[in-house]
Amino acid sequence: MATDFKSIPLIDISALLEKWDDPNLIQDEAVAEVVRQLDEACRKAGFFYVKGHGIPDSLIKEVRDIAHRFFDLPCEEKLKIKLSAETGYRGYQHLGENITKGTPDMHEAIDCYREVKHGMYGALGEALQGANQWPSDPPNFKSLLEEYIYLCTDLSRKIMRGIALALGGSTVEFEGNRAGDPFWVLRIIGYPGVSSENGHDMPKNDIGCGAHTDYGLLTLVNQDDAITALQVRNVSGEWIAAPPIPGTFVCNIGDMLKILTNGLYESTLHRVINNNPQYRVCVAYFYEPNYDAAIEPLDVCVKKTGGSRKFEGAVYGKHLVSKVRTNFVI
Ligand SMILES: N=C(N)NCCCC[C@H](N)C(=O)O
Ligand SMILES: O=C(O)CCC(=O)C(=O)O
Ligand SMILES: [Fe+2]
Repeated sequence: MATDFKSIPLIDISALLEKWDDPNLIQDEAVAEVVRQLDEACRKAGFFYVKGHGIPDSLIKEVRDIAHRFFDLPCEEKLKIKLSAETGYRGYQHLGENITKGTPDMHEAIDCYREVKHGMYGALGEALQGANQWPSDPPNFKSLLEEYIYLCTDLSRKIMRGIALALGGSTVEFEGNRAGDPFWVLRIIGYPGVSSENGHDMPKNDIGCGAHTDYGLLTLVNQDDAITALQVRNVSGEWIAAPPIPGTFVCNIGDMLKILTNGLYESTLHRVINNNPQYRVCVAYFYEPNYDAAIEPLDVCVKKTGGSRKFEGAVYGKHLVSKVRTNFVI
């Protein structure tokens, strides 16, 4: 259950990463401490920062820099990779095109998903079928982002092992049919800053991204330094800032983990408001279940939460497609 947390905990996960594949993982004291902190953060906030994650700071920064360079390009250039239903909802969306609860978001973005080959998931896979659309400018965009996706996938798998232990499950609870072939999503997002024309500030509080929960298992947020814009809602309805902490990712749990844990962990509402003069970039990586995974509360979590199932099962791909279709009314 989310609480009235006032700040977001920071967890050093290096001990977990050192031993993640050790069969006696949980017997290691340092690992057990990481697992305890993950459990507390997921129960109380559904959000945490991670440090000691092993992804080089230089790469994390390069990814944001290249995103800035893309968003700086003229509109015609960016529209060469325009997202539509025909591209499997992959590609560039201009400002105001993504919709959250009926209101256009003040962001532009490139959306990428794990590739879906023709016929791969039958009718279930049709909406997202296709390959990603990468910009040809900047020229190394695709190779840099593919390297980044590879490292984020690897890191997320290891964090999910820690979360599996936190739930009292087996280390491979989120592998195999559940998330052994994760349907990852990458959103490269740009939020314009507040501009001042004629010395007067434009109206503030334009919503960069309206309040929402994420859809899958675990999100890794790589946000620009020195701009605070991401806000997380606590149980009392207060919006708690998640300021950038250099060298960390902001992590949060998604809707599928809420179902799997029978509500022990919640996918917490969050939103983005960029009230700063600078343009802000965020590269959000989403680690999700297998596209065709049937997600249901884990037995171990049902036992921990009073013995009855609180949620209907969901097929992840169906959940995703219903979200994507309402995000883009095109
Ligand atoms: N893949 C993820 N989680 N994307 C999050 C986007 C959130 C905003 C979207 N318009 C919505 O209403 O969900
Ligand atoms: O820009 C951010 O910090 C977070 C973006 C986000 O919540 C999302 O894309 O799901
Ligand atoms: Fe989000």
